[in-house]
Amino acid sequence: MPQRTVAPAATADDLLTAYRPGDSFFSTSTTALHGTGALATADRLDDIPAVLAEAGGNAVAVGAVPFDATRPAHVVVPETVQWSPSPSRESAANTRWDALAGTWSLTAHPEPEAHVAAVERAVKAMAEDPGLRKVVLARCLRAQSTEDVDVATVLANLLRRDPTAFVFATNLPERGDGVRTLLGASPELLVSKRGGRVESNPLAGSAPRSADATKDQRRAVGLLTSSKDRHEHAVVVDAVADALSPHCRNLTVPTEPELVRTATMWHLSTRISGELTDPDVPAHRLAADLHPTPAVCGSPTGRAFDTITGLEPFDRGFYTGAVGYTDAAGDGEWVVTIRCADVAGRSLDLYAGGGVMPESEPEAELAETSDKLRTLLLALGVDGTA
Ligand SMILES: C=C(O[C@H]1C=CC=C(C(=O)O)[C@@H]1O)C(=O)O
Repeated sequence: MPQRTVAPAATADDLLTAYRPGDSFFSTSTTALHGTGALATADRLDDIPAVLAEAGGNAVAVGAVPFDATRPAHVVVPETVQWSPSPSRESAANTRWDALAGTWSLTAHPEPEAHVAAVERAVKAMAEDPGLRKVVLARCLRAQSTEDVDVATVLANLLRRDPTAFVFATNLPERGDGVRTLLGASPELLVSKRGGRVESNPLAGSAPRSADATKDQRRAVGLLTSSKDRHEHAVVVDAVADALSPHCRNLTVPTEPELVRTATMWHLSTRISGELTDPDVPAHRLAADLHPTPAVCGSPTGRAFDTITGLEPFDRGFYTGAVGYTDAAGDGEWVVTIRCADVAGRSLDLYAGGGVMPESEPEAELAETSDKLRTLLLALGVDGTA
């Protein structure tokens, strides 16, 4: 059976009105898509061309890759796909929230003090082994509601608050507690591929936003001039450039980072673009070659990965993986799976991490994870720190 493309909707909000548990949703700054049903699934990115060929026409596959790329991915070819134009930037001024039913209880895993201790150990590991340059450490927050989580409302809140973010929801294999969804609002483009053009927008280096405009600007300038954050950022840019170079006949890598902002965070950002030597290389293949970048793992990748598994007391699952879509032409967009949650029934596992450098201060790293958790907490209606 071919994939059915429904006439475009007027707005991304209209797509969310039609969203039901188990559906797919992905919005970028130019477009949004909503997929329903599953014509086929794949657990390897390399199987995407085959499942798309079966679905015929210009079918689209949507899915997610876990942090540990040796584990199965989860990709769906939806039965129907509907597109809409991008959410308008003006709606950024609209901070109206739709309330979710129920009340929340939050449990930190690990406890904040244990995260500080893990950061201390990572700093020590880097001091003892200068070859280990960066380790990204994360923590998890379990949010338990008294009611089933309304995914569409969380997505609408995220989209309204951060219309330039990549807002996503994708179905995950169930674990016995009902339909399971990976959702979030990532600011970080892993790779976009359109014809012969490729783009990536690595982010690393963070500061929290402030409601006070003067303070907000001061924090932004502080971030741009922080040698620790610029160093942390450069490690990611170098790795992304190295991974894309073999695919490109030319690659533009700006020498200076710029600032980008989300509703809750400032980040250092570098927009990398290039022309592909082989315009037929599909978007998900480029994503697989880039993943995991030092924005989510560290440098060098293998040693950072081993340090993370030794220090983090939870399984990252799909957090810090990649989420996105590829179409039958091989074009598509894949983003870094951050500012996200793994949702089933009444519980959400929220995640946030940060790049630990030899010069990191453990308490500041804990505060950064709390600031990053606010993206999801605010969308749930929880206005506090964790
Ligand atoms: C790992 C996360 O963020 C990454 C992306 C942007 C900035 C980051 C940082 O400053 O540490 C992280 O590398 C996360 O949000 O959980």
